[in-house]
This record gives sequence, C-alpha cells and structure tokens, in this order.
Amino acid sequence: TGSSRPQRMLKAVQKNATKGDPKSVISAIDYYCRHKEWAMNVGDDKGLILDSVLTEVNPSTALELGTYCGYSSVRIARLLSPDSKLITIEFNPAFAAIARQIIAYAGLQDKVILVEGASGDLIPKMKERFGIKSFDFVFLDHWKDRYVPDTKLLEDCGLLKKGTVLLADNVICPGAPEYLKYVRNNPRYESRYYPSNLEYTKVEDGLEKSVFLE
Ligand SMILES: C[S@@+](CC[C@H](N)C(=O)[O-])C[C@H]1O[C@@H](n2cnc3c(N)ncnc32)[C@H](O)[C@@H]1O
Ligand SMILES: O=C(c1ccccc1)c1ccc(O)c(O)c1[N+](=O)[O-]
Ligand SMILES: [Mg+2]
Repeated sequence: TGSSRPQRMLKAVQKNATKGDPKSVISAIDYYCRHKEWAMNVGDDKGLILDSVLTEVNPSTALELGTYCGYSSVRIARLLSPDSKLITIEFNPAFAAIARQIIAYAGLQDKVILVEGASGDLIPKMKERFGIKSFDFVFLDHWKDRYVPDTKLLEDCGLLKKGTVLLADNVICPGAPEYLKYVRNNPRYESRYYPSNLEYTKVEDGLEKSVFLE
C-alpha cells in the first residue's frame, strides 16, 4: 500500500528542513503543500496572522484543537517564551504519530504536549491531568461543527479567564457560521475578523479573534 499525505509531508520535512530549526520545518511544509500537494495546515498567509496574535498575547499556556501534522503546533511553539507550554489535541492516531515526529524534528517536543483523543472528552480533564488553571490562548482548527460546543465546554470548565484570546481558523472557508454568530452576538466576547485566504489558494478565508471578557 502507498504512503499517506501526512507521511509524504514528514518525508518532505526530513529531506528539506534542518533538524532543530522550526523556521526551516515551516518553510519545507509550506513549499510542499503549495507546489506538490495541498494539505489543511493553517498555512503561510494565515500563519503570519497567527504569529502576530501569538506575539501580542505571549501565552504561558496555549491550547490547540486539531493538530493534524503539527504545522501550526510548530508555528505556535516556536514563539512561546521559555517555560510556556502548548497543549494540542488530536483524535486521529495516524496524524498524531506524524505530528510527534514533525514537532520533534523542529526540536520543540519540550514545549508541546500532544494529547491523543477527542476535544469533547479531553477538555474537561485539562485541570486534573495537566494542572491547567486556565488558558491564555486557544487556536480552534478542528472540525468546524465542534467550534461552538468546545467553546461552551471551555467556558463551563472554567478554562477561560478575563483576556483569554480565542483564534479560530476557517471562519469563511470551509466556514464556521454558527461559531461566528456565537462569538459576535455574545457580550462576553470582543471579536475581530482578520481577512486572508484559504491555505495555499486564492480562495477567501480568515481568522476570527475573540477576547473573553468575563
Ligand atoms: C485542519 S486539521 C488541523 C491543522 C493544524 N491545526 C495546522 O494548522 O497544521 C484538523 C484536525 O483536527 C482533528 N480533529 C477534528 N475534530 C477533532 C476533535 N473533536 N478532537 C480532536 N481532534 C479533532 C482532525 O483529525 C484533523 O487532524
Ligand atoms: O474541513 C476541511 C476540509 C474539507 C474538505 C476537504 C479538505 C479539508 C478543512 C479545510 C481547510 C482547513 O484549514 C481546515 O482546518 C479544514 N478542516 O478539516 O478542519
Ligand atoms: Mg484550518
């Protein structure tokens, strides 16, 4: 049987990137996905917006919903201060296995805790398992119909504090219309849309940044 797209992405990293150099890992993946085969990483264009919001927030504890191959985990973890951590959740074991290798290749394994499982099951366990009081930053990039239920779950589990920043990918394409309605009509959030394009394409997409106020 042939290789998978994530396996081919890992091969491209091992061939074209420098071990321990996150920037080269990011470039190798972006080159591969733009010129060889598309993949659903947040990508370089929206990645610049992710970088700038992250730098502004400078989170001590960050959460990512949807790891895939670890591209955005590397983007996030490379910008974290020493002693800061990224917890990233992925329920596809094959994807998680590739992500671990790509995160390790970038030399960021000590800053990233990759947890295998479904976000709906794991979010309520964050406090007991990882001693998390609350998250400073959450990157939502898993299946789009989970954005609202998982945001409500984070609220109900007391994992958001005043100033926590939620950054949601794909609010235009494939789209997360219920999520946009939820955060934009909610007095507990201050939201702003960052226009961009679907990774590696000219199709319109963007990120929604929502600050938790309460
Ligand atoms: C778009 S990909 C993530 C891309 C990644 N954030 C990046 O930019 O490199 C979405 C991922 O979320 C995972 N996923 C979807 N729903 C999930 C859930 N409820 N819990 C955990 N993982 C989920 C999928 O298996 C898939 O790997
Ligand atoms: O849903 C898709 C999708 C739909 C159809 C075919 C391929 C991917 C997708 C596309 C771009 C994304 O940035 C993204 O996060 C996702 N996703 O799966 O979460
Ligand atoms: Mg996405």
